[in-house]
Amino acid sequence: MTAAHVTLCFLLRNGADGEYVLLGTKKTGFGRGKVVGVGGHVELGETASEAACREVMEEINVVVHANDLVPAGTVDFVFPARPDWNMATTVFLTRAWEGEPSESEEIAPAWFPVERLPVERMWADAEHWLPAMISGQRIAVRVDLAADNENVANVHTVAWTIPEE
Ligand SMILES: Nc1[nH]c(=O)nc2c1ncn2[C@H]1C[C@H](O)[C@@H](COP(=O)(O)OP(=O)(O)OP(=O)(O)O)O1
Repeated sequence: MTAAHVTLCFLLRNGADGEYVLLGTKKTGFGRGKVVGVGGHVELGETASEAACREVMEEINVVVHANDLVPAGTVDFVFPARPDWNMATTVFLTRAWEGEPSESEEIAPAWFPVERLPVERMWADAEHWLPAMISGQRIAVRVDLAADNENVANVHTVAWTIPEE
């Protein structure tokens, strides 16, 4: 699969009534209007964790240190009808950051209870991999989108071995 390398970084915090994850409404570009994770393209010369730290700063204005990132696995998004949209995603979780998440030109962040993710406003595939990763499973996932580039045709999940960066 030819694919752009991207990252996603999910901030997690404990609330009085359970665990919360930071997602955001995408205001521009790919996935505009959907509730998505914070992240974006890995630039030339960057590691995935460097890109994750840069993206959280650019998109929600908080500082995350690379050594506070917890690798959660990978998701390959395969768009058979639009192969130029294929993405190979390295996913991180973190419970440590500096500053308060705030809105940028790209994303309007909000906290959601892990038990009640806004799946109807997310990519249809998200419920197949995000809860598992948040719960601490380290997995490698391949999502095949349907011909409409929205619905899920197939999801394949295997346990993940951490690669060296
Ligand atoms: N099927 C899918 N389900 C999902 O939950 N997230 C997806 C997805 N396909 C792509 N993504 C995510 C991965 C990646 O973090 C993001 C796309 O990257 P970007 O937000 O960086 O794209 P943009 O083109 O908006 O911005 P730039 O990279 O800044 O040009 O969408």
